[in-house]
Amino acid sequence: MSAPTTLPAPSTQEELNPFAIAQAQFHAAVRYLPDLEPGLIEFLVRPERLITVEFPIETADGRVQNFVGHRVLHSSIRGPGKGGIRFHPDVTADEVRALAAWMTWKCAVVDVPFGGAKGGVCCDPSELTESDLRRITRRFVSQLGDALGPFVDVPAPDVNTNARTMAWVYDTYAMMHPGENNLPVVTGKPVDMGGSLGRAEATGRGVLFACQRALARGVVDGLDSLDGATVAVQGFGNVGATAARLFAEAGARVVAISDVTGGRYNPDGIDIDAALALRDATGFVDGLEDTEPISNDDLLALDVDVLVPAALENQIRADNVDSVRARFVVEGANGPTTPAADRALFERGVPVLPDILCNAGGVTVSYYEWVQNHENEQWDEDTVNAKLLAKMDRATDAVLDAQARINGGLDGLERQRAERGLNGQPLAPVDLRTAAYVLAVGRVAGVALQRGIWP
Ligand SMILES: NC(=O)C1=CN([C@@H]2O[C@H](COP(=O)(O)OP(=O)(O)OC[C@H]3O[C@@H](n4cnc5c(N)ncnc54)[C@H](O)[C@@H]3O)[C@@H](O)[C@H]2O)C=CC1
Ligand SMILES: O=C(O)CCC(=O)C(=O)O
Repeated sequence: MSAPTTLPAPSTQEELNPFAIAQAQFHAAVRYLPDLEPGLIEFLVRPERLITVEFPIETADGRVQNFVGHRVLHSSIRGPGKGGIRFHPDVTADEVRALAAWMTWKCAVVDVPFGGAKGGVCCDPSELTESDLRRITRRFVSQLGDALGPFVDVPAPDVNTNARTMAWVYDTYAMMHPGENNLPVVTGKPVDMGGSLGRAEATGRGVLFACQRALARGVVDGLDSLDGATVAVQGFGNVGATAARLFAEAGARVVAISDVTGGRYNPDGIDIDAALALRDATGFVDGLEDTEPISNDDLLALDVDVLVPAALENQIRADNVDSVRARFVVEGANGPTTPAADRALFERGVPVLPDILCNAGGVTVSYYEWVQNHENEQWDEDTVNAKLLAKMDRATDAVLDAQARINGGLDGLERQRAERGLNGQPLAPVDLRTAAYVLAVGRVAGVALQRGIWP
């Protein structure tokens, strides 16, 4: 084949592939870690393992349908892989690669002894029955075989999966490993079969704790607490609905909520208990009394103190970031803000509390569940929540301190880079995401070196 005579026109489209974004975020951070060797950097950014399985299921409508699922172990350097399983029609191998990498950095930011993993099955739960979902779960887990295990890779809930799904994961794995304590193979289980008290709310609660700590530390000028703050929450599932309820209980005025069908708005504040009751009865917030409809796009553009994206990736992008008027973006979802949007918000002085810190409450309490399962114990909910608060405070402090340290020490870093002949683009002040990555990548690389994984 002959070489093209003209180069293709550069694309003006923003890169929205989640794994490309995860890699870009990582590479932005390693520029501030001048001691890392190029080979180690390459090893850290790539996943250790990707398993793709394909299986047929006889669905309740009598058809036989094929489903594809992926499980990625991004890193086992700091411990067993850890991360949720998602059921969604947009699941791809690259999305799961990204989600698994984010788990590695998240576990390092909150300092729980896990690596990063994630799983996803490409399916549309809105078109499947409960028994279809049970069969999909069981086939997926049995095909993954010993790629899962209490000391290997430990799943948990994510989008469109929940405690019931995790019970099926447990049961399938336990059938393959009779006579063992299999409880720690999966977290987010129902409480009466080894689940931890507080896990169901842990991600939303962690979002609240991280947000409160960051506000108390002065991250947003003139806003030091949630008392009276206006809040908009995109996504009303496990993370978004819990966050909305807890933010309201903490004194905030939640003026907008949304789900996949669209949003609801009331400038005087939404009755979150009524929204939860409607969601539990119908599945959605559509038609909520005493509110008006609002689109998901308009919700993201509301003039609020705090915006909590808690649905999916790529919600705040180059093409809509200019419309975002919130003073603080607090990421409940994984990957809701693209790098271009991050840059624009940073330049405008709008801080983004990054996913790998902000939504780490879920995996933190998953770790507590795993410990309880190994010790055959059940901690009370106050104990779990108190430990979670301490963890989120420490992690938030560590990220804010890392940002201050990096931005205060740029001269030294520049000098080190110049001395090593690594001079490239000048180092610029970092946002909270890059600071969190610097902290996380430094911790994972440190363990890789101590273990002799990287010589
Ligand atoms: N469940 C967990 O413990 C954790 C979840 N996350 C992340 O939080 C996010 C939400 O997860 P969950 O709450 O568990 O899922 P979920 O399935 O419980 O809820 C998802 C919510 O988002 C809504 N949604 C879906 N597509 C939407 C769209 N295009 N626009 C607006 N809303 C939309 C759904 O209707 C639903 O209300 C995901 O990014 C997930 O990876 C992060 C950490 C832990
Ligand atoms: O609880 C866990 O183990 C993982 C939760 C998760 O998937 C996430 O934090 O994105």
